Amino acid sequence: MKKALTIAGSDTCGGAGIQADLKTFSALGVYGMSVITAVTAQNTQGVFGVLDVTTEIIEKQIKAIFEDIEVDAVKIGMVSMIDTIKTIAEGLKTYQPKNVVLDPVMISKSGYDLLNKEAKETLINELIPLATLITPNIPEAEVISNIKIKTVEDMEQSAKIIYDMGVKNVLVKGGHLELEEKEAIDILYDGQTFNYYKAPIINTQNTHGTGCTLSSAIASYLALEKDMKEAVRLAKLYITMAIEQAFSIGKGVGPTHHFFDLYKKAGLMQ
Ligand SMILES: Nc1ncnc2c1ncn2[C@@H]1O[C@H](COP(=O)(O)OP(=O)(O)O)[C@@H](O)[C@H]1O
Ligand SMILES: Cc1ncc(COP(=O)(O)O)c(N)n1
Repeated sequence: MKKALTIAGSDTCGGAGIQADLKTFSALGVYGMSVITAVTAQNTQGVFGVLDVTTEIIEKQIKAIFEDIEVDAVKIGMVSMIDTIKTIAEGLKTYQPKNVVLDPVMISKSGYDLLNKEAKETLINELIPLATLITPNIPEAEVISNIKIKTVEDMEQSAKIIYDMGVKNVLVKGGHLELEEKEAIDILYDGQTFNYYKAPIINTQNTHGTGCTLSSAIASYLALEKDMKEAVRLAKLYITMAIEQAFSIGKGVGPTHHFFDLYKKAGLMQ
């Protein structure tokens, strides 16, 4: 069985973070493991507190996994602090996992800063060069590439700037872009060509954890030895179905749905 590791924050309400990642790994037939960087208190309405896990324990979690188990893909989500990022970067340099999908989580859908403002530079300088793929949404791509993004051409320009920071592939996610065509378009750049992944915009408020789910689906398919373009294509189908099936829990932004049988029927699983 292929094995994937998520290095991310815990989301109490189970829609995003570690919980979304493990649900995705399981739904796609990959064995999931976790290194927890921070514990958040959050629900569908907001984030009410964050406890950062000490770097000592993060380092020990990483060591515990890699010294014992072969890891086929790593997904990195919420990393919170400068020292957290440095510890993860050291771990990646030591153990050199094959596939590293970096979701540069910055601000939650509810508007909470999940990455300390002063840690942005460290994320850019220390983690981007170690990643196989980075998956920024539009606001994250704007911060990293330092340009405004209003059109698909701007997304392409941003992807090129981020690629030049040393990452092997860039996927700029268009969920936050208002296009006339009413399409959710994501753009993959591998340094040579652009690939476009399109899906109809689904009219729902339940998009808690969409970015977490997409990046861990890509990590799952890379673990299953798909190439990057195919992994992104399959993961895009997965997130689109997971949003279509998303449901309301609580009073705010509900989670996506990881529905095993549905993916099996659609041939998205091994
Ligand atoms: N309403 C929607 N309908 C269909 N796809 C969506 C919708 N919102 C987001 N997506 C897709 O979900 C994935 C996550 O994107 P996005 O919401 O931009 O990321 P994040 O959760 O990091 O903000 C992308 O593939 C995006 O195109
Ligand atoms: C622990 C954790 N990690 C990531 C997100 C981002 O998810 P979203 O952008 O859907 O709020 C989150 N809310 N919580």
